[in-house]
Amino acid sequence: MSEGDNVGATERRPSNAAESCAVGGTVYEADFTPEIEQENLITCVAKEGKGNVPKSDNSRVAVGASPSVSSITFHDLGYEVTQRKCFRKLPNKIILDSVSGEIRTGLNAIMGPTGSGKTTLLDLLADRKDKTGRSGKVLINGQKRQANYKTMVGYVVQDDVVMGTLSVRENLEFSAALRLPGHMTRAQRKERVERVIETLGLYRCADTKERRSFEGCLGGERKRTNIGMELIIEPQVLFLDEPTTGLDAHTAVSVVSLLKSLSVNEKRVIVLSIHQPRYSIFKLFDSLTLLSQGSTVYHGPAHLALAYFDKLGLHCEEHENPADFFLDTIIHHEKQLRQSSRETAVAFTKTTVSEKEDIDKSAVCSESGEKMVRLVESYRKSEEYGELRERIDPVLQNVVEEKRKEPLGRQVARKMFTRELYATSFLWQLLIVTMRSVKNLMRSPQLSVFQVCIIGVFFFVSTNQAFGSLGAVRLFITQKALFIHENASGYYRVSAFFISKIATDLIPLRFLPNLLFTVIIYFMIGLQVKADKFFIFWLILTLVNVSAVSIAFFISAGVRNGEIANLLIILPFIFSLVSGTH
Ligand SMILES: Nc1ncnc2c1ncn2[C@@H]1O[C@H](COP(=O)(O)OP(=O)(O)OP(=O)(O)O)[C@@H](O)[C@H]1O
Repeated sequence: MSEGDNVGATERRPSNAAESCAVGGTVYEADFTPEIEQENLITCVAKEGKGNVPKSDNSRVAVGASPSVSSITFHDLGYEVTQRKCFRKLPNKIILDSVSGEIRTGLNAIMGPTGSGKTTLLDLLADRKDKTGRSGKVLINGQKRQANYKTMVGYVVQDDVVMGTLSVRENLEFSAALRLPGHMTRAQRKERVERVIETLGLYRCADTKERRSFEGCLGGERKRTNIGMELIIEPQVLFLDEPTTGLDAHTAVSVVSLLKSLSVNEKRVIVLSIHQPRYSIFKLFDSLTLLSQGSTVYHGPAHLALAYFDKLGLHCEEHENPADFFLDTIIHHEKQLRQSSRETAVAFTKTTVSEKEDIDKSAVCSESGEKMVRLVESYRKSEEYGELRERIDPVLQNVVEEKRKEPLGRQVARKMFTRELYATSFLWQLLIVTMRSVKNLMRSPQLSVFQVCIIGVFFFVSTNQAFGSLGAVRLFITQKALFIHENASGYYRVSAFFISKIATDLIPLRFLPNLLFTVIIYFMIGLQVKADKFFIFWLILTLVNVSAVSIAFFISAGVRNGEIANLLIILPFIFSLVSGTH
């Protein structure tokens, strides 16, 4: 079965008893059709809008329904970014280095110190990273990801990304309106929202009226709302980037317990990155991926991780939290590595060329004399890694062979006609997003009034700059006769006269008065008290002024009559005033 096959626009239908599950006291029905898994459908032609859902089996549209995902395998995933310093290209920075593994139904944790590549791995699995710099493969149920993959999986980012002025229910309704298939009725969408509120226990704050907004919710409720925004589509795979960050210990445990119950009761694949969980959270993990500087240090069942480290001679104290132990070990190891590479560099500089060849870098120990266990290398040589490769390599091999067998024309056609799917039509999206913006505007009237005032102030300030330079139009006219005489008599070059005029006009009459004007107006409006912002404001006003003065000079140089010059200068100013381009 390919990823996009059973994603389809199949009607929700009552499932059998084995597919039912209960979360938070609610009986849930699994939302997938097992028999479709058997089909070997290849194309998933993208169509937008509810009327466009194709009826033929080989072009089912996937959005909003949840295909059954039982495994995700990732093969030598890598990610690197280009670096530059003063236009000089530096070697690429490797953020993730050949990370492989398999993730199954359950709660799968990615752990590692800050900057170890947790978010990058999560993003690559969720197909959220730019194509450049990416390498390796991610397979879902042993098949390549389809174009609609991103719309089938849920991704909860680290920070709150819901509209603060809307209530929890309104936010969930927004997600339901846009992400559920267009053929679902309003009642069905409403039912889905209610079900998510019930599952996540969000009754208390669903319609927070005190502040009429999401901002009236507690930290845990906010996080659960963010999760709810994704659960609306009942995704079989849910990714979460550090879901416990910013929560107190108790709330963090309750959020992860909720995720655990979703994974157990609803058979979902849940993948989360987490920094340093307490033990009550750690023991909920089914699988664990430990990263250090973009490489795997351990990948496998969470309950076997301690035994693996034991084999390396790294023992966790009896009452120590395993999560703390792993993190401390990795950080200590990274420190040793840095020290070791410094010592190796020193050793290299002290030795002769022939001796350099004999230096085994890995044999260099840290100054303290501690024996260093190279965690990444040890893992790559381990039994655990060998067994993993034995399991996942044939999966990738199958895909490669299937691709080889597929006629080239079909491959090209699939690439050309497959594009990302949306659950709803463009017009529907426009309507829903506009309605949300209007609500947001109405609920924060102070902001709207303030915006209008600020725009008005900027308009009048720049108009003042333009019209204030009308006087410059007489600069050359009044002294034209004098200039013509002096120039004809060889007193000076035209350029010398022109530059001296400009300099004596610009500095005393433009820059300095403008600076004074900016000092008064900038702080009166109450703009940010920051030096860079202040000078940017001054620079913009000066540039507006200088542009207006340049037009005035141009007219002044070509026109003899002052009255006509005045008329001519007004025209471009009025035009820019009307079109808002000054
Ligand atoms: N586009 C990029 N350009 C340069 N460096 C990057 C880029 N993306 C990530 N990095 C760097 O790669 C490293 C890994 O980043 P990533 O966010 O995956 O780590 P993490 O383990 O999730 O960290 P944290 O726990 O702080 O969120 C970090 O040092 C980060 O600064």
